[in-house]
Amino acid sequence: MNAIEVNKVRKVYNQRDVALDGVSFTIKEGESVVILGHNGSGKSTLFRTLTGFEEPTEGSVTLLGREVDPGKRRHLRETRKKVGMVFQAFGLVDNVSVFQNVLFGALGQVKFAPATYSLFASEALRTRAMECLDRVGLAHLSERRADRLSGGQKQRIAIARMLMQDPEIILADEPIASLDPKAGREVMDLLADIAAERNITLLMILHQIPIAKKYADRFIALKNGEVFADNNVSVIDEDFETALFGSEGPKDPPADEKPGSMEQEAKSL
Ligand SMILES: Nc1ncnc2c1ncn2[C@@H]1O[C@H](COP(=O)(O)OP(=O)(O)OP(=O)(O)O)[C@@H](O)[C@H]1O
Repeated sequence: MNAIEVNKVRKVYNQRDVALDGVSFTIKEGESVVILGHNGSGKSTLFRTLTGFEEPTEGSVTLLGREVDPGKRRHLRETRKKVGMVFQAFGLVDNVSVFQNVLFGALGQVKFAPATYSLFASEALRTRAMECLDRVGLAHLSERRADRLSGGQKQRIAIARMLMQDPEIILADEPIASLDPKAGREVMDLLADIAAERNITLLMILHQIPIAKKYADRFIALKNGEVFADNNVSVIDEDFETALFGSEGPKDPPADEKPGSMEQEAKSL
């Protein structure tokens, strides 16, 4: 089955800025795919379109067999429950414990108001939160405040939180851009292992070509809002990199310089 179907998606901002121009691809269940592209090529817009934070001007997106339609909020919520998101800036709630942050991952599945949620979470959810923490190797930090962690630990906690959703798809938007190389490798190993052991479809935006080649089977390269290439990562060589990025190579902008970050929008859900 296809986990993700993107069909001739065009996205035009302000009736003149074309961010995506006829993008089509399908991703099979369990595939591991990286999106590459220079700054402004449309990667973030594509991610926001996949999750219904942005409505395509033309074309359609289907996740797990359901069409993503921002107009149908309940339908969209159901689809999003199965889509785990990982962000460059982690998206944790700083002033509460690691354990509470992980519990928040199941918010979409319970009926309590958020303010009282962690007090009244069921024993089953609490047990699951500890299992998710254990899976990322950080159960011993469960009581620590989230802002007293290293970047790598924060990202692993964000992954534990996402596991509470029992996701079928993971969308990772530059998951290691804020991390040092060692922490970055640990996070990538964790994401790849979790995706493989649970047959989760993994779609990542990455800027580092060697990391993309190591952790993805396939890449989709965007250039000026169009699919420039869609192939096995083994075909990426220096000539290809120059054709895609120009001679200066990929650049990685600070998160706060990006328009309409998906993380900000996800927080407002
Ligand atoms: N909310 C918005 N309003 C207007 N234009 C936008 C908006 N979001 C993105 N754009 C424009 O759409 C194009 C694609 O932007 P997008 O952020 O999707 O690219 P990107 O590949 O993610 O870039 P980066 O690598 O810098 O994050 C750019 O020209 C950008 O300026």
